Amino acid sequence: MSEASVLFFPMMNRSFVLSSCLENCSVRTLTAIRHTDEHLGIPRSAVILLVYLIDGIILPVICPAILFAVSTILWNIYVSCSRDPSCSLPLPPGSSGLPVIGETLQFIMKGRKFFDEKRRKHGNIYRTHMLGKPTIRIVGIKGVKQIMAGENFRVTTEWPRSTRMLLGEGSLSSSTGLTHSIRKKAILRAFTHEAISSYTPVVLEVVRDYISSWCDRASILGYKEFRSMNFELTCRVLLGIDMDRPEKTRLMGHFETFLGSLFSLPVCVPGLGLYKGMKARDALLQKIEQCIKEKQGSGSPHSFMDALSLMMDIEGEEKLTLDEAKDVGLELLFAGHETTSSAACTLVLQLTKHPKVMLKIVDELARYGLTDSLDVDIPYETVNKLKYTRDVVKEVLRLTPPIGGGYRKALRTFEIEGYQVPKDWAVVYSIRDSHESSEFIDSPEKFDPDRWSNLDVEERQHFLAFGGGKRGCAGKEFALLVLKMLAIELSRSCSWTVPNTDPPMKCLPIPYPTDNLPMQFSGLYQMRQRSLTV
Ligand code: HEM
Repeated sequence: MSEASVLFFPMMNRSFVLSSCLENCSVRTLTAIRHTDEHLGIPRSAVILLVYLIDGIILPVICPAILFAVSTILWNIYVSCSRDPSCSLPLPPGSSGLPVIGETLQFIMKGRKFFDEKRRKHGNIYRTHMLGKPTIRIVGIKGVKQIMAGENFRVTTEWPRSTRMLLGEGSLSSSTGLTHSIRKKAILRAFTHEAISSYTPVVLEVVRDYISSWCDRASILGYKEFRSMNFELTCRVLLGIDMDRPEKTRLMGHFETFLGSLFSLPVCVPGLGLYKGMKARDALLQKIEQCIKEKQGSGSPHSFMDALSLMMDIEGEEKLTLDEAKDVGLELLFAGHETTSSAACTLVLQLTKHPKVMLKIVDELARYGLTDSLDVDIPYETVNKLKYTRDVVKEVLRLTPPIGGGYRKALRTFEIEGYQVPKDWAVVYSIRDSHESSEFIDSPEKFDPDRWSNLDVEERQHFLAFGGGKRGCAGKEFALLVLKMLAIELSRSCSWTVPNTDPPMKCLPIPYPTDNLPMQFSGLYQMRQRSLTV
């Protein structure tokens, strides 16, 4: 029987209850009981109960709760004090959460729901405290464009230390200011219309080889296969690495370790994530260097110039050193891998749920003579004419953007929609929430590729999946090519199903189905078998 029962069971053996209460009282409180009893004439049992309440509940439970509440209030005041006093604008609404950890735990536990709740409560611009930093989150095209346009003077990119170490000093993501601008120019030379046009036959070949192998196996895990396919595409097309199966398995193993340690503790000690990641990085860089040296010796062995060869050919201020080229190569492997694989999963899920959309793709392909034979050539010029296929891919990226937003640090205090963003605070612009809240997107939860043909040029600016401004995605056109080719080949050449079209999803760091998206293939088509009427 608990001591508190004394309140509810007055008839029980009081001396037993009182003595057990007394056991919990300190000498100081016992003395107080005796004194109160003697001087005030209050019944001893009432005094004991009162003392028990103080000793048993108020001191161990209520006091810490009050202390905790006070420290949380003080923490919120302390964080708010880091606002810029020289700026008269208020901070955005929001909270700094618990002392030191802020709202990080809620963010980790609730995932995207955390942001949905915040937006409902505070609107499009709000503050929080996450991952050790006071943070302002921005939703809506106007604010997001202001952040994108403010690169290098209002904001700058800031990756965690472990990520910077793993990506290397030579990577685009780690560089800022003038170095970033020069390096980006060099990288974009590998993604011109002409360059992508020359990659197209290899992309088509790899996509077809994979689909054919899926048909042979009948049942596959889609997400795993898309990752493997994208790894091969990046290695072959962008880095010019030819590899046999054992070599691919070895490199892919290093790559997975590398990816897994990108956000680890910044302590490089044997056994810890960062150490393993750095070892994997060394192995991948070694392969890239070997590849660069072979190409420098005898030129590109392929019918096309891979992205790395194009970048190595640059002279003048944009010329990359060997170390920079290796880092950039590794970055290309990293930047396109998870993002394109995530988008491929959404594409497959939406095509399965909307067979009419798939038939409309086939209809469009038929108009360009792309349904006549299995191995018909599909040049880049033709891919670019397929407007409906493009809108399907765009709608996939709008509905489930692989990158939810961009992370920046404020270089100076600036204003955003009537609020101040203080210097040194973290700034996060949201792609996903901005897509959802755009006034031009009716029923944002609906998958509707046709919506894009009804929007004018300005309204289409509300599509943010590839970011924008100086830090906009370098591999955008390549990613679009891969996704369109996948949509084309899956629609026109084979028959497949997804048993679970509403799989459980994880959203961090990118959206993916936790069941790895099981898919079942029942074979390649005899061409023209698929009905072309919608
Ligand atoms: C569907 C696929 C993809 C999506 C949705 C995507 C999205 C993005 C976004 C939103 C950013 C800007 C991030 C920020 O503002 O901080 C970005 C940057 C970048 N992306 Fe992509 N990306 C994709 C595929 C690729 C591919 C295939 C490559 C290259 C092979 C690539 C290379 C890069 C690079 C190098 C940057 C950094 C640009 C810079 O810092 O200037 N991406 N991407």
